Amino acid sequence: MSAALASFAAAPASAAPAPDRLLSPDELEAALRDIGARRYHNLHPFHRRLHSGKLDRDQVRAWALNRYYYQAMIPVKDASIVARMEDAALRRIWRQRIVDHDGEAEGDGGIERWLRLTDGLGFPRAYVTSTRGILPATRFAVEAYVHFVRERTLLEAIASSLTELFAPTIISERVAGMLGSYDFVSKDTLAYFDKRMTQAPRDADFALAYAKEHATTPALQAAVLGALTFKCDVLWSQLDALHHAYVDPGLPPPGAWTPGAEA
Ligand SMILES: O=C(O)c1cc(C(=O)O)c2c(n1)C(=O)C(=O)c1cc(C(=O)O)[nH]c1-2
Repeated sequence: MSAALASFAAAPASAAPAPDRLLSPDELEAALRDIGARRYHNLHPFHRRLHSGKLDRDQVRAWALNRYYYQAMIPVKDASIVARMEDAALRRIWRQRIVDHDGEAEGDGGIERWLRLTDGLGFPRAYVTSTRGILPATRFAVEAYVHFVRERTLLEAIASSLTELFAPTIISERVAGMLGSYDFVSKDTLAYFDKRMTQAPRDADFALAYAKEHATTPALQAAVLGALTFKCDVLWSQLDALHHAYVDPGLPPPGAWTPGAEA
């Protein structure tokens, strides 16, 4: 590897705060929660609009269409993580995430439930699953997440899922806000989120306990904090792209789905 490449490979995941001493496990947890409090995507203006009923139907459609790609790639990224686990007990726990999204059979699982939302919003399934209409930035951000878990340490890969610590709050805010504001969504089309209310805390509790147990040096703790910061950036940049394309100034890039155009 060239010197330039070697220094890239060793670069921190993100501009994360690096502890200058070993934090206790509880201090590490507090530092992780502090990152979430400042950087999680519940704070993004696009989400604030989505949850408070300030988007129109096409803007909500754009969100659901793009987010399908995140949903579809989550089991791909989890399969990469499982493939790197040498401990059967760990694999047994992590593989549940893949089952949750893929289901045990056709017509079951989180991806299918997401497609019920895009069905409800009037997109043909073949268009959604082709991912032809998503924003380039959605693709880049989601791919960056998949690459991250392949290339970084297992500890960082596990820690990058820790945004889920903050998911239950945003989900309850989202579902209540959307049901109260939009007549084009229903409890049925938002059913994806019902299961996430129990899955996300179960998954996040495990990942948090793993990170607290295995980040045993300041460098490992910095890596864990960097992984969460990176993941917040993955989520935030997807909303930046949606906002730019569909809210302000409203400039969908060439090839991306355009309101009013045939899907
Ligand atoms: O609705 C949301 O805001 C939200 C956020 C996140 C997250 O924080 O990464 C996930 C999900 N949903 C989700 O549904 C999901 O399956 C999921 C998996 C993961 C992950 O990193 O493994 N995050 C998330």
